[in-house]
Amino acid sequence: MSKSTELLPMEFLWEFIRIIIVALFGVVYYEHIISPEILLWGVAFGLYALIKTGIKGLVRKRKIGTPLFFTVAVVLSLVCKEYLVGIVALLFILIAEYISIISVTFARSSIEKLQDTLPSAVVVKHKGQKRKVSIIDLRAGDIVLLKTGETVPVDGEIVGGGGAINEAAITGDSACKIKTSGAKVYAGTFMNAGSLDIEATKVGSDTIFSRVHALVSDAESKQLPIKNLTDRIAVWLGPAILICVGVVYVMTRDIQLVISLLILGSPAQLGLGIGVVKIAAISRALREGILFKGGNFLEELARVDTFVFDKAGTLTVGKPRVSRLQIVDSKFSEEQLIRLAAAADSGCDHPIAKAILSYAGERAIAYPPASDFYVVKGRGVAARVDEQAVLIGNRSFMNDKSVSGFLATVNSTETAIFIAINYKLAGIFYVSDAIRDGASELIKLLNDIGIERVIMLTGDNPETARFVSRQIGISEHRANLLPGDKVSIIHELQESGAIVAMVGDSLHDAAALKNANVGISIGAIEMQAAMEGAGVVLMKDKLQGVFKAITISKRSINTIYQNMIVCVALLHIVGILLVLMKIVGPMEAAAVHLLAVALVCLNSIKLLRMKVS
Ligand SMILES: Nc1ncnc2c1ncn2[C@@H]1O[C@H](COP(=O)(O)OP(=O)(O)OP(=O)(O)O)[C@@H](O)[C@H]1O
Ligand SMILES: [Zn+2]
Repeated sequence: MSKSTELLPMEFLWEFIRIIIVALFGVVYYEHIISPEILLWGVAFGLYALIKTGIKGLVRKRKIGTPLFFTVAVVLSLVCKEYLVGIVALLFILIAEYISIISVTFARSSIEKLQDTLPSAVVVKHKGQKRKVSIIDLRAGDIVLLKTGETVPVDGEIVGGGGAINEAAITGDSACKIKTSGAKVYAGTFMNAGSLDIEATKVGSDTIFSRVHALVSDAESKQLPIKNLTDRIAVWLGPAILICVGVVYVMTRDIQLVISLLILGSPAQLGLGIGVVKIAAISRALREGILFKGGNFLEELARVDTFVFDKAGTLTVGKPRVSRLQIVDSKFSEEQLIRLAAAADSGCDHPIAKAILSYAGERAIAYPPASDFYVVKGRGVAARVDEQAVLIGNRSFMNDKSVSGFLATVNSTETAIFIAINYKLAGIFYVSDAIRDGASELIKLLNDIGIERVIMLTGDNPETARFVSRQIGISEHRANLLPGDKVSIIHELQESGAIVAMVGDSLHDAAALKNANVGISIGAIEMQAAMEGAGVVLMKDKLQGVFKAITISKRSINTIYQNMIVCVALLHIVGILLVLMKIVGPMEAAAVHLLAVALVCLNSIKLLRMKVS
């Protein structure tokens, strides 16, 4: 695992040839066709690769890695004229290195398969004329023409035609979506049938597809904390083991023993397989439309014991609707209130503002422009409309503004949005938002796997919060929160020792997502802002992704532990004991090493095919 960097196809072939040549040298030496002096050339040729990576590790990471242990072992065998031992051990070691490189490359190739699908040239309509354009020359605003069987090259909007689109490349969901004029399409998705005219809105590196690609490359380069730990252990243990081996030599003068110990004793093998696990897991997750932005999140998510959910847009669909309007001040008609409310909320893109605007739209109520407009986050909006002061928002907002004419209690499972005209309460809009599919199933699953606490956080009022959390089966909730409060709650939980995952929509929960141990954002394909603050991004707009992400992370960490057990148990404990009992010599030690590497790699690669639902 010392060479974690990817090999080019040529280098691959070259390393393979190296193994064959070393093997041939071994065979002809065994058959007494060549002399030991000539065999040395073969050994040098094979050792070159090991020494190179060994020295690189020593210089760059200041660690005495496995390659150096092996190099010393092989050189010692030669010095003691154990030529056959030297070449066979070298051969096994090279094969083991090769297997581990192949595993990394194999795991990564399935990521690339998902990503390298963009066409190089596309047909563009320009002033009524069609011409073929290289994808590099595409600009926003270009009209791209697409036929059945082609991959969408840009993010854009359909302006003509229609078709069945497979978005698996981004969301992992291979069910076809029928899309027609006005719908959004994304680079990397595939058109199964139809023909489309797409107006490009984002091209090149700005598309979601390219940004996912960039984030994945970045994620691959971030090590798991557990790997940092094993590396740190290796730095100290390496020299210590070398000294022990030296002592064994001084005491026993048994060079065979020393060589075997060197082959099995390298502490760097503790980290064997972690790199493959990381890449296989990232790749497997990507196929489900789950983006781990680094190995650290993969590891951290497996340890999470407390889940915090945002309500609006996360546990609920995030598309609230006004269900009714209650008039409080009979001076106003329904139409007047809707008109004033829509005017005041017209400058706001909060989902509740949008709900009030579409309520007005459905009734074909036109509204005048507003002035002196301002938003109080998590509370409401204020504006002047037709020379009147209009306030729309929750109860705290009305209290802050000393609004009079308040009803004693407003008990409803729906969210009450108050409208005050000239600081006097005039009416109440009742707004409700459907609960997302799979919300209560998810909470049940979290309970089943022993997540200790699940908490719902919301800026909404306590009545609605209680109603929604009960419906979903969440026992704990906090209401009336401002965006900053969500961050403080996460900090409090962390201070009490919890490892917190926050699931949110990241539009207004960005700070909370960043501050949690793992921020999970949902629905990135619709809302690109969702890709920023979180550590785990669910491209698919579905809550099931949360559980899938946990499953992948737990499985990966278990695999890492299994790998460690194989390494420690097989190599360090059983192997070294057998060596000390003189049952196992250097050649067998190298074979045991090869076996361990093969087991670990197979075990890790298995993650590519794990079932997650
Ligand atoms: N533009 C607005 N128009 C009317 N009411 C608003 C507006 N903005 C906020 N509010 C009120 O403030 C409350 C809290 O808003 P906030 O944006 O913090 O939470 P939310 O996104 O609705 O819910 P959650 O915190 O669960 O995501 C809303 O429930 C609503 O009552
Ligand atoms: Zn929210």
